[in-house]
Amino acid sequence: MKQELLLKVENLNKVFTIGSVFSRIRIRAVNNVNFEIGNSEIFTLAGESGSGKTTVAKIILGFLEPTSGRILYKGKDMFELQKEKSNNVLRKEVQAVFQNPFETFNPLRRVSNYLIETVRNFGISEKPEEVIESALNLVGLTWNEVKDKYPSEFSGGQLQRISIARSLLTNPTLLVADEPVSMVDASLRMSIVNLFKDLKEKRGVSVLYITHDLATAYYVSDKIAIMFRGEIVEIGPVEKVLMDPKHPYTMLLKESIPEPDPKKKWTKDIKILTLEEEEYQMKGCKFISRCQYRMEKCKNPVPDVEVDGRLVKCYLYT
Ligand SMILES: Nc1ncnc2c1ncn2[C@@H]1O[C@H](COP(=O)(O)OP(=O)(O)OP(=O)(O)O)[C@@H](O)[C@H]1O
Repeated sequence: MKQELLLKVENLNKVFTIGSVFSRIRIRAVNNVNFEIGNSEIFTLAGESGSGKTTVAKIILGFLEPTSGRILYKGKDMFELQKEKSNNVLRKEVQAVFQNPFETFNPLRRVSNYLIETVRNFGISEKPEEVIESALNLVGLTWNEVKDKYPSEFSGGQLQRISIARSLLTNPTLLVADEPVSMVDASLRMSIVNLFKDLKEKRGVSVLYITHDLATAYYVSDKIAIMFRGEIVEIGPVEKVLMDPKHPYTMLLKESIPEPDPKKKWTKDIKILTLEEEEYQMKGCKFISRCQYRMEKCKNPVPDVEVDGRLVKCYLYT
């Protein structure tokens, strides 16, 4: 059965200009990105730090404007919907789950205040405790366990569950979850991603799951896109892409799964930045300097090639 489309990202681009007046460089953090998310589907964006994943998420959530491109949500232009101040549809239906749940909640406010506030702000129910209880039950918690406590009284895993429960209060169709398990103990990561699976299966929720963690991505996703320096280098069903990777970067990523380090993101380490900048500036394949299969023609713009049920941006298959 053909799945109905929820989100369609078309030719998305975002260019950042960085550096001082005298040494300006342009980083195409999102470079002609295309993907689709169906209803009740978990779609993963994976790749090392600085590949543009968060920038894509920020654009979808309306926190950043794209340089060019279009996103259709249920067939309608998302940027037009975002501009309609009186239209609550996107604010209700597209919810974010962030990396660090401790940053989501003010340490001096009871967590329950956030939940009650969300119910009131969206006019969800006259009886907040009832809807909060059922949202908390979905993530394995109860109102009694949560109601009188401050953020510091929860573990990272529990707080991330509460943050997901909060996003469920508005009955969302799409959760945009940017590294939702990276601050959670490794032993509890599976319980968070299992939640996504449950929400997909029982409530038809779709998830854009952004991660470095290919193990949870494999377990939970239907489709996956591997990003490198702003581009999708391989995209397709998770089974095909991760079990039989075709792009040399996907192969490398599978062998050496990098751990995310939020502090590293804005590091001043010149070496990493130089390599990243150089790779971003490549006209052809951005992975060329690290690729064991590189050829002369890889210096030219690379086409997307269909190989065994997925798309690969690589001259090896032309
Ligand atoms: N506001 C900004 N101004 C300038 N450059 C930016 C900005 N945001 C991101 N970038 C640059 O864009 C590139 C992609 O960053 P992005 O955060 O989207 O990558 P990422 O794959 O999400 O990495 P991480 O896993 O560390 O979050 C990086 O080179 C980053 O330095």
